[in-house]
Amino acid sequence: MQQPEFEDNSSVFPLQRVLGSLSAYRWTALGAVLSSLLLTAAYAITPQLFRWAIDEGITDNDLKVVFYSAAWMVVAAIARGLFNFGQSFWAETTAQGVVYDLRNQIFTKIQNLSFSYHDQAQTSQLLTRVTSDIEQIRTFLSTSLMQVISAIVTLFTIATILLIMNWELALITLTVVPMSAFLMARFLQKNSKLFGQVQQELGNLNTVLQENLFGVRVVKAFVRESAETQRYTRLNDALLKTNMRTILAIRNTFPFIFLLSNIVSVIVIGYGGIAVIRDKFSLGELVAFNSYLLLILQPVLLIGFAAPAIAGAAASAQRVYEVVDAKIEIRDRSNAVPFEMCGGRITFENVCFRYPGATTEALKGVSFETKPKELIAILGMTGSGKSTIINLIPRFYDVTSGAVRIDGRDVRDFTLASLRSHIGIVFQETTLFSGTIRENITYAKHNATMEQVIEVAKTAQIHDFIMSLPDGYETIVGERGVGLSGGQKQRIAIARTLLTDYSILILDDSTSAVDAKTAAQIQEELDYLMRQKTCTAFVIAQRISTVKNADRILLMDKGRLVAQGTHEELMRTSPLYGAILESQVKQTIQT
Ligand SMILES: Nc1ncnc2c1ncn2[C@@H]1O[C@H](COP(=O)(O)OP(=O)(O)OP(=O)(O)O)[C@@H](O)[C@H]1O
Repeated sequence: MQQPEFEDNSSVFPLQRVLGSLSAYRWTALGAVLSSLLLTAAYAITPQLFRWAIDEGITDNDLKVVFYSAAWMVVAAIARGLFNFGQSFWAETTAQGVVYDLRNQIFTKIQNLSFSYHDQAQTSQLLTRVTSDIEQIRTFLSTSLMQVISAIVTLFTIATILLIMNWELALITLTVVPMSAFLMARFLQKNSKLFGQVQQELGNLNTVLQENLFGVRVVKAFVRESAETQRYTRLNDALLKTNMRTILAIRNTFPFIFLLSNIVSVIVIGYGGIAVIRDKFSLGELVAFNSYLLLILQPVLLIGFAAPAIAGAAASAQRVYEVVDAKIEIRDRSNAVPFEMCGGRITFENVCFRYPGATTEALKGVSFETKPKELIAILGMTGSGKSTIINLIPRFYDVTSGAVRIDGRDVRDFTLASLRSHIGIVFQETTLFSGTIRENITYAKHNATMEQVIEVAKTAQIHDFIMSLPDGYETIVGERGVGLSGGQKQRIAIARTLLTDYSILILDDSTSAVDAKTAAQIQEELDYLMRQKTCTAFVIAQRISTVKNADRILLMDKGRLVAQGTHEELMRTSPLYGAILESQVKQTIQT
């Protein structure tokens, strides 16, 4: 039975999930909130010190009170500095912790997502999510969230003090709060989509950038520099426009809030001034009240400034959790067993397969069975389904119907890790990682000895070339193996696979970039190795020599297995085989 899929939480308010992840950092988060409370207290006490200095010091000509209040003001200022530091330090520590976990979580998820997800997801969109979106979440936690918390605490503290000091004036002052809050809520409601759009367009821009970085040679070869620049500029324009729309939305809202606060300030000075003249209010109280007025506007403004960042973070969190919650199509069944021994009987039982999102089937009712130690070549025109066949053995995709079995057992019954670690596969496209050649060869077997590395490099016909490099096996290759020819990269990839503990070997057109003579040498070595070590080997090859050597050839045509047999058998029975071979002979003569 298939394990239940991940619970789809994407509908849950994404920021709520971000807040939920704070529980792992509760102590640092508590430190930040406590610092924020103390900071508010240090702010709230300062106007009272002013009132004391004016009413009991200056008015009563008491220098001692003036001196003491000044001294306490210095203490309050130092305390504000300390608590401010504490608040930002703890908030940043918490935020860094949360995004550290999130980054790891999303990376692990990307590692575990099936091929079908990666077929459809754009690499640059994923990159934007791991970098820019996560950064938005960090800013939300370290800055915006703290701004909102300290704003709320300040608002309640100051409102209480104002109400105690003069409730009438306090009520006038406090009207600014709901009015500003209304403006802010309207702003957020209207513009939340806009912030998501900014991130989406940033991702689009990164797509073009990434394609151009990877494909720089193609761009230059086809003299498409200016066309690519135009494409990038068009997307850059779109991003600029959306960014300007966000800025405009912010600018449209904030002047109203500032206007409101100025009006209230004027009312306080007017109303309070009259009260002082009529002796209903002391001068110190008016000064303190006015200072509090500035303090009470601060929270509203803080929430205002935090609002766009919160809207942006909500959109970012949504995008990040979309990846975290993405369905893993291919995973272990609950009762999966480890794959231990390979007898060599691989069976395709009426296999049909359709790629996710595709309209036609890539494989249609394919059935065959291999014998132990058999070398199987798969041949067919381009797009006939050769790679698809071998993709189903390590479960890069699962069959749409039918079954793939190893020694009679459905591949879906095995744990993925054990199944894949027994299958050595060399892909059509070679990917090397940044690091030394030795590190690349030992990618899946770090503890391999240098003798083992040299042995596989010799089999892959790359040892002599490596030794001719000044740093030998310690030569550093670029992130995509730049600096090596296509054939050299392919041979390093073959060595990398040969070093693993495979028992089924799959070579997907993996000597296509190697010259015919070297390919024949590799093939000779591999034939020997396959018959010794592997239980079954599959080779997708265009070269006649490889095909001739195979024990059996599977001939594919438009997703169907149309013929199978040895070279001689197929020469006799299959016109398609003859035609493919003929075209290859022509190709070989031409090259
Ligand atoms: N990831 C994918 N998503 C959708 N369709 C795919 C995908 N990969 C391959 N296909 C389609 O499935 C069919 C078989 O593709 P496959 O890669 O197996 O052919 P192939 O015989 O290995 O071709 P080639 O010799 O060119 O490598 C093709 O029509 C192809 O367009």
